[in-house]
Amino acid sequence: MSSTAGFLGAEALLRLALSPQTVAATLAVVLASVVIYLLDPIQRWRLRKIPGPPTKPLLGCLQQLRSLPLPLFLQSCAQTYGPVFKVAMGRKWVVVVANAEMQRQVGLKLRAHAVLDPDFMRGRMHTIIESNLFRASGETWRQLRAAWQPAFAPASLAGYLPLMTACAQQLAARLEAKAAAAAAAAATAGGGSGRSVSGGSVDMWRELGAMTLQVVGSTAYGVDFHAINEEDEQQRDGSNGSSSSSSSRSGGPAAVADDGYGRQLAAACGQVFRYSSAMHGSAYLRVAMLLPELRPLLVPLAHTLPDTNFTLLLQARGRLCNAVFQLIDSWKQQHIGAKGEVGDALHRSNGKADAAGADRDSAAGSARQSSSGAGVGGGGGLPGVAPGSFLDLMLGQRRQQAGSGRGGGGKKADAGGHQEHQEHAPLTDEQVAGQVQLFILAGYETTANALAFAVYCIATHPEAEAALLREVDEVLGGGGPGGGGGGQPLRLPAESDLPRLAYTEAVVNEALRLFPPAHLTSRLVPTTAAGGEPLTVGGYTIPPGTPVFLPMYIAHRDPAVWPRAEEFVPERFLPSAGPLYQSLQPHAGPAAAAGPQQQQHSAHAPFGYGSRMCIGYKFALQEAKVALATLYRTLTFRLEPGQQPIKIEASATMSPRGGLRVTPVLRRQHA
Ligand code: HEM
Repeated sequence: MSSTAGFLGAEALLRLALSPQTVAATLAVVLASVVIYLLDPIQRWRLRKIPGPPTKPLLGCLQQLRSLPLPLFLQSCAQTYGPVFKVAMGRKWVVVVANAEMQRQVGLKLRAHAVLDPDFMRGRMHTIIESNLFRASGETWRQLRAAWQPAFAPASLAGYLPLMTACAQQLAARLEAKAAAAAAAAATAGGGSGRSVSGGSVDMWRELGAMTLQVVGSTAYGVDFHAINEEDEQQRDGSNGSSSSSSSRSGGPAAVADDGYGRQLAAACGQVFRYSSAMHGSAYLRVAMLLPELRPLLVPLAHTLPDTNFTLLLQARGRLCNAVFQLIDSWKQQHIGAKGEVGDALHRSNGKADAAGADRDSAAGSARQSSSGAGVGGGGGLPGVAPGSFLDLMLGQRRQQAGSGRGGGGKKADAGGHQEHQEHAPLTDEQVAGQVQLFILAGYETTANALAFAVYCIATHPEAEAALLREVDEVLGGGGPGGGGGGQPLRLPAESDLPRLAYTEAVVNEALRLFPPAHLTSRLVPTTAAGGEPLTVGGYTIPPGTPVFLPMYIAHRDPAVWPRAEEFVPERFLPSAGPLYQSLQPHAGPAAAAGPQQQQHSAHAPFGYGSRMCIGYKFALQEAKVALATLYRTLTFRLEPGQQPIKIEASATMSPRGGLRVTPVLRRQHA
């Protein structure tokens, strides 16, 4: 009886559900939802008072970005809509603050980055990515920032110098060989009688990228990446870099290297960079950019039915992940012993993240097993972690914290230069792995782009080139044909030379002004749940939860701040030019109240602002200076036809579009 009644009830319900009225109502609701979804009226309403360019449903401003790189698009918007405007990146609304002083204020006030590109990994790899310094906020950020500090202490920076110099010298030697071979070929053909000899053309951006990857990769992991020669072999025979290198070893932290191992890591890094980008990456990444709400569906789908590019990304990430855990294990065995007291404390500190990463990716999960039993030097070919490398410093600091049975005793992160003492919990293995990978991610392309733009600026400004060569010759000697240095033998830059390379540093700073590789940084107005309140800037109110872009590219070219804003004038950064040169740290007071030089100084922000300022800026400046001085000791670079004016492209970083083709010209042979 009751089942008959139930059946009749279900039938009536079904009839009602299929009635034309219900179907029409459902369709109307679905249609309204789609329209609401596409037009995003709530966010539009919240930002209604802020001006901005026209947008398309779903695409936002992405169509305009097909014809104009992001920095130039934002610059043109600033000219039309003023210093504060809104743009839609797909379905994500962002407020852009384009004025230098306003940028500085927002950069100092807000302390979390707006992360617009959620990662696609799962399990342990996801834990690793999400635990990096750039993505962190609040107390976790303070803990991580404190853990990074020792890597940029003066002693650590001095320790990296031999590796930086060796890598730059390796690149210089490679380019010299190319120039010499081309000159010999030209002489054979009867045309090589000039004073300086030029070589075949090279993509200097790629060459510098190989060098910076070798520097940051080797420093981060503590094994030699051999990226410079990796690049060579890839170009020569299209291999994945499995053949051995004939080059000299780099010095410094990476001296205990294993050739094949580092080579594979360099290749994996290259693949991660390539396949994480919207342009070369998986189709799933592109769909997620347009429809971020679908991400919870797309992530499992991508892992279940990966396309080729996603498979390659997973494999490369897995290799890097395996490597870092192998190296951590290797380090523990070297310094602690598998069952030592401190070792136990470290394992305990890892418990939390292990639980968080219970659903592990198999590639990463197998890392422990494959590395178990790898002793110092790794048993089956696994190299040990080089002393003084980033990984070594992080693990050493963690060991001290765990050994003292407390949360460590780092100074509070450099938020506003405070020096208060703060205790932090030791990092987990996953957190250490996250920082090591970020070190490469943050330091490789940025510095390569900075150097490529510097080479372009030097090649297009003969007076600046002459001043640079004069300084390099004076400081590094070399009295051969065409060289200065009072007849001193040519040598590589040492630590004591760095303060004397003032013009070289000014060249780097001016190139960073005109072409900041990090063309913008971001902040998130904290949500109300996180205790946030609306941000007021330039007379506009920006609601909690809104991402804010701070495009340094625009501030760096503001004619109201910079005399001859579009010109390359390194002299403005010389010590004799006043306080501009003193430090890259932002100063405390409002810049507008200071003189024009102070205003310029605060407007020069290639490394960002305040407590979230780039933690690696001293590393980057040292590397760039050493690289330029070492390369220009023996070489100059002529632009190939069609390279001027330079075209830029921008995603996470800004780079020369299509690379930078130059011809290396030998100034002289090595002494
Ligand atoms: C020319 C080279 C570089 C440029 C132009 C650059 C630029 C930047 C910028 C603009 C930021 C964001 C700052 C902010 O939001 O206020 C940043 C953050 C960061 N950079 Fe760099 N960077 C460079 C090299 C490096 C290097 C070599 C490393 C490490 C070895 C590094 C590590 C980081 C890290 C970890 C962060 C996040 C800091 C935090 O959120 O607390 N960067 N960088």
